[in-house]
Amino acid sequence: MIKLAKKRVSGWAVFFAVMFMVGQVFTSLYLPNLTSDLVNYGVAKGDTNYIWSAGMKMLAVSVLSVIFSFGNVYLAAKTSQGLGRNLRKDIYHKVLYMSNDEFDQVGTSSLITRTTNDVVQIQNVAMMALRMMIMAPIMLVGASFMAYQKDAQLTSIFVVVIPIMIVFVGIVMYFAVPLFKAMQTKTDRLNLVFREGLTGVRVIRAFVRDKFEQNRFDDANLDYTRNARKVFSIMAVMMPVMTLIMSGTNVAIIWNGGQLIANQSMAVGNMIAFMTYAMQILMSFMMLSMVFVVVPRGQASADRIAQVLKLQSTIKPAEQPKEFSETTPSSLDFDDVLFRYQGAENPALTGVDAHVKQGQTLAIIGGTGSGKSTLINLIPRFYDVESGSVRINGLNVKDVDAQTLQEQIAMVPQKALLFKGSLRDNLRYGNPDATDDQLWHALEIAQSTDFIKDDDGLDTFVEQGGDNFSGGQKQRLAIARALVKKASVYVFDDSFSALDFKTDANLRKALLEDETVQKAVVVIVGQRVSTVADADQIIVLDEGKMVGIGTHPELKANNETYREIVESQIKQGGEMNE
Ligand SMILES: Nc1ncnc2c1ncn2[C@@H]1O[C@H](COP(=O)(O)OP(=O)(O)OP(=O)(O)O)[C@@H](O)[C@H]1O
Repeated sequence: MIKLAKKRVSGWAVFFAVMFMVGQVFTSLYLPNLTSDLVNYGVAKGDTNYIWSAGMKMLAVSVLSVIFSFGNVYLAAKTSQGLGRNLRKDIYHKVLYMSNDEFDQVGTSSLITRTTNDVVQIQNVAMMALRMMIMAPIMLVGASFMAYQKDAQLTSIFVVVIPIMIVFVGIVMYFAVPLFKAMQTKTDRLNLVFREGLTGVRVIRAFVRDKFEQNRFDDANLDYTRNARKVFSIMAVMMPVMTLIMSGTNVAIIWNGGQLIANQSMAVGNMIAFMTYAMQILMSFMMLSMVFVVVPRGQASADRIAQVLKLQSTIKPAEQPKEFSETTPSSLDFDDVLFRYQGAENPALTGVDAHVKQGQTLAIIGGTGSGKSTLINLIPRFYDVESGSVRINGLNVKDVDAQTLQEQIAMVPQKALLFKGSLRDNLRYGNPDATDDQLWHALEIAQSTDFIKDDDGLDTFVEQGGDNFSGGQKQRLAIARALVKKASVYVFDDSFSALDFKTDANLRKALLEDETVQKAVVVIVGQRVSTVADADQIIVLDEGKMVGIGTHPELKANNETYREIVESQIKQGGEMNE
């Protein structure tokens, strides 16, 4: 936890927070001493002048104590909130540059819990560290010393009280700490189930699985609640028991102190001060016990955050990154590519060898799970090849900086995702300087002007995830967004599947006639033969193997798998027509 905090907090703020706290403790320790003097020399002797001067002194010390306390709380809050902000920023930054392998390791729900709940735990510990953790030990030692100064004999009461407190705090910690630690994993599980329910609500309803999902959520919710109930019940015992111990201590002090006063071996003022010091000692113990309970939970959160921050990317950055030359014509090459997912026994892709030049289209076809998406994920280096290479404009993707590489690629993912905001902002996502004319041009190619013009044009509001558009409209807008970006390679991952045949054909025709696209390489993943038939080269994938490459007529004549795909689709079409 200290390691995590070290570089993310201001050393000066911590230093002054500690100084203010030390000041607050010293003034708190000095006040009872002043009270004792006021009683002994002012009240007992009826010296009004002394009462006035001691009273003024007490007021000044109290004001000082308040200033120190305010300074400490302000700096502790500033530091802990700043630490939280920096941690969230660093996790988010890490997430943005994570490879898909790393995502697979942690999971989205857990990443959300770590960025929110776990960071809050660390903030709490940081706040506590700058207040209680500093205050408690100094106060404990200081108050013990002052109490001893006031009356050495009475301090023997602590020989009985302190061991009782230690045993009690030990028992509370023994039961509470593991439960506190478990809270984080249980929060994770709760978030996971809730998130799945939220994103899959339509599927859940369609399959009438509401009851099943409700039960699954109830289980996770109950598990979390039980754990929280247990831990807070244990903590609830703490306050009354501590109050009991404190009251017992007070009674013991008054009982013994009263006798000492009667024997004239102790002044009344000293007993009042002694009682305050006794309370400070016991309060310090209480604060320490809180610290011991909260720190392990914070440590568990710190470990979970450190795990994310330390994730070693399987994608190693290029040691001496090369730059793309503006004069080199666009090209895309797969050189005998072999790829395997982390931990998988069999490769997901083998023997993929294809070379595409500027202005050409490469299509990829194959059954579901044949490796089409996997292959295109290698282009922006979401994963690294095991052997062979992927080259863009002649440069191996491993030899260029990740951002430079991604600037060369415009990708339309299988699942079109739009962001909340205006349509203009969405379209400018990959090219913030694009003019309205350029945006309309991209919308025209993507066959989207008909359903946009009716509305507010480029100011049309896009809801979260693009939920106010149909699946096909979303796909077309995602295509338009990709076209606004100037790239060397345009990748369409099954992006035409939600379009009807006519729109699909019109879109591809307009796409290939576009000047910018003609200067690039186009990669189209498709399930429909009609979508890929016009491509310059078609890769045929079967269970991860490249079983053929060529044009539509060549493959139809020579490739068994391709022929099967064509025939199955003609049959389906025939059946559909019947
Ligand atoms: N993140 C992953 N980890 C492990 N295996 C994966 C991962 N993603 C995909 N696979 C596996 O790799 C194979 C190819 O999947 P891929 O998504 O590339 O197929 P696809 O041809 O695009 O399928 P579809 O047309 O259904 O989208 C499948 O067997 C799949 O189970």
